[in-house]
Amino acid sequence: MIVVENLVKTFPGAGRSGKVAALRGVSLEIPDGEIYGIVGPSGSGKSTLLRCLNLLERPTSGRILLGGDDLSTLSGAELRAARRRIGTVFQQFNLLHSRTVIRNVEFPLEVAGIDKEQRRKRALELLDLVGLAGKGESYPSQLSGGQQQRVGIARALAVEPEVLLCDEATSALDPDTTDQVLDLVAEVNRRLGVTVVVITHELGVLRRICSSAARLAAGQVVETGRIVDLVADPESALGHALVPVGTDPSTGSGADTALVTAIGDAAHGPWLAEMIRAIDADIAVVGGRVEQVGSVTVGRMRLRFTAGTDRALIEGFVAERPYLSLAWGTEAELEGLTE
Ligand SMILES: Nc1ncnc2c1ncn2[C@@H]1O[C@H](COP(=O)(O)OP(=O)(O)OP(=O)(O)O)[C@@H](O)[C@H]1O
Repeated sequence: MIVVENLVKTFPGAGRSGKVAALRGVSLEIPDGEIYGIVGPSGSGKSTLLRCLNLLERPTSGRILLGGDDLSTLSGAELRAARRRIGTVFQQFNLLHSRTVIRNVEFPLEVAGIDKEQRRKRALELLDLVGLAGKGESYPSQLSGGQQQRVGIARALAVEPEVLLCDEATSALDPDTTDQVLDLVAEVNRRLGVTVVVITHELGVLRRICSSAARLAAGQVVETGRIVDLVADPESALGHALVPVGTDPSTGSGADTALVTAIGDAAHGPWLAEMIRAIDADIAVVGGRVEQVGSVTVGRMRLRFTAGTDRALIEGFVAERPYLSLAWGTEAELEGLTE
């Protein structure tokens, strides 16, 4: 389990106080084996949090516990040993171009003082795991972006870390390659049991592999939870962004429009027909979408009701069905996230 407790990081800067507060009391709990997404607009503190998590930056105050050990106060040899418990995958791959692929994967093992034979054995296993068996003697420049990122993942896993941090790891890749690399990350998580923390601005990354997420804004966590719960929560801005249906194009006011979300197999069911019969009113569908979020299907519709429709009747209908949730009005736009 990774526990982040009230993490604060301030930098010297041009603010009124002469300081920039990049993290202002961030607390998170990331259970072992999760794939945990961290999102937020530019400047919200994602990179600073990541650099605190991979021990490149020392927090101003607060703690980072990994398996109960406080990593935020270490220095010297202890700090170097702790860094091996966390592997990082970078947006721009950060491979050493003068080294072959296999020698890139071996690099952290060299630094850790592992002997040559063992290094080679481990690197070959890892190249096999990431689907690059036979590419060991190539140079990074001879590989595609997706293959280079596979090398980055193999290198990050070389010292058998407990945590894999992915820093916008698929932002430089095209959509198909992104999906393949994400599937690899999910497979690594399943097969090795490594906890994965993903910093991203891509909604597709959250939908495809993350089990939980936290949203940062201005250096603070503004919402957090399991992805399916966020999607089912009518109050969750991140949940809305994950399954967006747009605003009501006809009125704009949202006065009599509601957002209804159906989770699971029921998303394919006839709940709308049942609703129409139950409330005996006219309904216009002004937006709709069905998304796969992890292994769960989520259907969402924006419905406009005839003015004066009994809201209590509609809310009662929804309350009787645990797979449905409802929110009145329009949704807020969430900045900093893209498809
Ligand atoms: N080394 C630094 N010195 C001074 N200020 C910094 C430093 N690093 C980050 N900041 C400031 O801290 C705040 C958070 O920055 P950070 O890079 O963590 O955000 P981010 O969410 O990762 O943004 P982006 O998505 O654009 O990378 C910003 O106001 C930034 O200018």
